[in-house]
Amino acid sequence: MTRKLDDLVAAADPASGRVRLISGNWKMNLNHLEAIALVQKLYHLLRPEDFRYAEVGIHPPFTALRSLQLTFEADRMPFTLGAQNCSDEAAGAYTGEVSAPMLAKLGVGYVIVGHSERRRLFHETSELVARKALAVQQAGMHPIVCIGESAQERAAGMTQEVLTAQLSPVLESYPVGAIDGVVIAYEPVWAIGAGEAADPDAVGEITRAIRAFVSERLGEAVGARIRIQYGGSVNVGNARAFMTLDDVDGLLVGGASLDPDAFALLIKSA
Ligand SMILES: O=C(CO)COP(=O)(O)O
Repeated sequence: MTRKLDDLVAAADPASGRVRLISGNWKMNLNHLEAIALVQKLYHLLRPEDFRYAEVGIHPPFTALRSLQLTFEADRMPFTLGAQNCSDEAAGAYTGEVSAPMLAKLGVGYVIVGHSERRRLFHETSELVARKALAVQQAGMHPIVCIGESAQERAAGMTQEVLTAQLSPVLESYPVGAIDGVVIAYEPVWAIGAGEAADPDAVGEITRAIRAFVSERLGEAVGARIRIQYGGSVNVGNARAFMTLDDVDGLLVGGASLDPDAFALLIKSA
C-alpha cells in the first residue's frame, strides 16, 4: 500500500526535503500467518506521529505479500509494502521467478535489488542488478539498490572503488528523469548480521562520498534528491546515530525488524 502524499511530505527531513525511509528486510523468515501477526503487533505499538517521522516499509518473503497487502488495506495500516527481489524480465519461461509487474499489482512500493546475500549466494552481477532496478522502475515502483564492500575489500582500501563499480551500471542505465526515485542502501557486507554496526562517522563519510559520486555523474540536483539508507546491524541503540547523519535518509534493518517490540522502539528512537 502506498501512503498519501501529505503523509509523505510530513515524513520529509526539513533540512534536506528528502522523505525518510525505514525499511524492514525480513529475508527468508516468517510464513504468511506469522507475517500478519507481526505487523498487527507492530502497528499497535506505533502511534500516528511515528509514521509522520518516516515512511515505514515492510519487506516480507513473496509468500506473505498478498496477506500483508490485504491486512494493510483492511486495517488502514500506513506501512509501505516492499519486496526483497524480482526478475529483470517482465514475463515468460523463467521457472521460479517473480516479475516486477506482478509485485506492482500487489501494491508493492519498493523492491530491494542487489542485496549482498543475492550478489554473493546467487551470483548476481551489478549489470543484472541494474536491469532489475530498471524493471522495478518500469513497473512503477522504486528500487532500493544495495551496495557494500566486503571485509577483504575494506582491508585492501577498496571501499570507494567497489561502491562506485556497483552503482555505476544503475546510474548509466536508469532513465535520468526518474533517477531520484532510486534509493541507495549502503550496507557494508561485514556489518550485516554481525551484531556490530559500522562506525557512524565512517558511514557519514562514505554516504557523503556516494552522494558526491551521484552529483558528479548526474548533476547536483539529482545528488541532492537521491535517498541513501544505511544497513548492517542497525538496532534500537544505534538507529539515531545513523539517522542524524546529513547524507543518511533512512535505514535498512534486518534482524531487528523481525521483533515487533524492537522494531517499534527503533522507529521511535530514530
Ligand atoms: O542485510 C540487512 C538488511 O538488508 C541487515 O541485516 P541486519 O540488520 O540483520 O544486520
